[in-house]
Amino acid sequence: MLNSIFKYYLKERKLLTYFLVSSFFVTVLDLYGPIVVQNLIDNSIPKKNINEFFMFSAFLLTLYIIRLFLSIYSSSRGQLMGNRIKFFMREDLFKKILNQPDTYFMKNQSGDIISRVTNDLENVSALLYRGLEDFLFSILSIAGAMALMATFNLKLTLITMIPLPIAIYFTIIQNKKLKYGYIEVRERFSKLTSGIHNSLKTIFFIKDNVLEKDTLEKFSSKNKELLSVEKNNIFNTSALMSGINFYNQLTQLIVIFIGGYMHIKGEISFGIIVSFILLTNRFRVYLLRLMGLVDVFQRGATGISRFLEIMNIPNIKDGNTIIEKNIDSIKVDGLNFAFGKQEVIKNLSITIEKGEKVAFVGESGVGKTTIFSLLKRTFLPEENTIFINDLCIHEVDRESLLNKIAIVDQRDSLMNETILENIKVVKRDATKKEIEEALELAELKEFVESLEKKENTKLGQGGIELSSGQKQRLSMARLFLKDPEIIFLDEGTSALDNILEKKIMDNILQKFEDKIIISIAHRLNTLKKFNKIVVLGKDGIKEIGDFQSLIDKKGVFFNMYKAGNL
Ligand SMILES: Nc1ncnc2c1ncn2[C@@H]1O[C@H](COP(=O)(O)OP(=O)(O)OP(=O)(O)O)[C@@H](O)[C@H]1O
Repeated sequence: MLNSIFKYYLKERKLLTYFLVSSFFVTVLDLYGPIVVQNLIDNSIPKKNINEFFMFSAFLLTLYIIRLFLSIYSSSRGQLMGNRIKFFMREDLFKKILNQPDTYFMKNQSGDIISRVTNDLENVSALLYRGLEDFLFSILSIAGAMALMATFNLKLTLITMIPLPIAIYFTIIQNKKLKYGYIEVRERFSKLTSGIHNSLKTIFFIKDNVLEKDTLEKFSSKNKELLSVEKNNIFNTSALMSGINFYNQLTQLIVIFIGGYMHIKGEISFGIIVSFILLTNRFRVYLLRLMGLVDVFQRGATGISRFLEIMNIPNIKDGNTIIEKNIDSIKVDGLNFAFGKQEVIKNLSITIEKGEKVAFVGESGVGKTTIFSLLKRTFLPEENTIFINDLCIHEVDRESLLNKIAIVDQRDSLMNETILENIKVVKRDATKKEIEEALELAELKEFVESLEKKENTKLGQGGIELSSGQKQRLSMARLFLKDPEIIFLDEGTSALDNILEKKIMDNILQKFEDKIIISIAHRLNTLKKFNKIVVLGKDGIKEIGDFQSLIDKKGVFFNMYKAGNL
């Protein structure tokens, strides 16, 4: 685990060095200050030497000013290092997430993925910068302060340290309690966040069904749970903070009482007492910082392990053969596929040649979309049963295959960008003419022309909302622009009226006359010009043939068609 993180520190070694060296000098100056104070009080003041007095004071002021600038420098280097590490981790993580298979996004909630890329990495960055600083320099400061005090007076140092073991023991015990408390707070917090995410995902359904009250109740119950675990932490946090302050006061009292006694007895100077007070005060500051580390460490370690959880997922098994030429055939030979124990596709065999138009029909849940997923390599069958240009799909390079496929389905695929950006996303170098042609074939040209900013009109937030039919036509425009080898239509025209649907289907059939078109459609009327219609049942293919032959057969397809036209 540390190795993977060390790599990021190594990348930022320059900033890390500046940060560590400058922080070291800040700590040294913090410790040096009390020595100067002791000299000032013990030498310059009693001697009534005004020159020396001013010189020491000016020196002290210079030290403080140097410390000020050094501390600004060290904290800005540290922060920059933390931010840069966060930046690179975020880049690596998002790249890895984008390369996950579809199944990853089916299994993981987007709220959780978002928090891994945002919150988690904030915490990691805090650990790698603040955590490192607090850990190293708190220990160095405390050890340095003790060593310095020992050189001033060993006896007073040892007496002053008497309450320290108790303070450390108390801090450890309280921190343990807080550690579990923080874990609980984080768990409740993430439940609350995913609850909000779920509500927003279904907000229109909630509003249409007047479920606001119900939704608020669910939210409130999670919110209350969070408050109740936060409440448990309040006592422990307050006890710890107050305990440390008490320790500090006790130590100062010991310094004043025992130090004062020793001063009266002539064992130590007055300046040593003041330096002891200044140095023990640093204990308080650094103990508090060490205490804060527990949370920083907890959050950061969780962030790191959640980061590595994704980074360590093995890369998708990709094929090695890039499909360069046109796609001449798709062959499915005895395909079986199951989701876990649920068998979905059973013994499916079909060959689709270049230029053929094939449709899969059948009752809901019979596996039509799953066939698409298998043909586009989202899922891989266990056996060698799918062949693209006679090449087993396991061996096919995924990117080269998907570059030759265009899909229009019912999933929301529009981005909050302009119409132009939304279309061009499939072909960055598309010319104006190509875009116009795509809009025209998708029967969208007139609509776009009617908009004030035409194709530069922004969609979504801050722009216009499209109707579901317009959204589907925009996806169609992408299809026409991409000019693929294989076209998948999964209910791709379902949001269009009959006239538009016919027009666009005709455009598709004409434009992609020599390409493979595979469609899933519930409106069977749209399949009249298809070469093969495959009627799927639970145990595989029930019927196969062109539209007319299946109607003439008066079998399953005929009954489906009749039912649809009643
Ligand atoms: N990612 C998945 N994980 C587990 N099961 C799945 C997954 N995707 C689909 N299924 C299951 O596989 C079966 C077939 O689903 P599929 O979406 O292929 O059906 P379909 O024929 O396209 O249905 P519809 O006409 O309703 O869209 C269903 O029982 C579904 O629950």
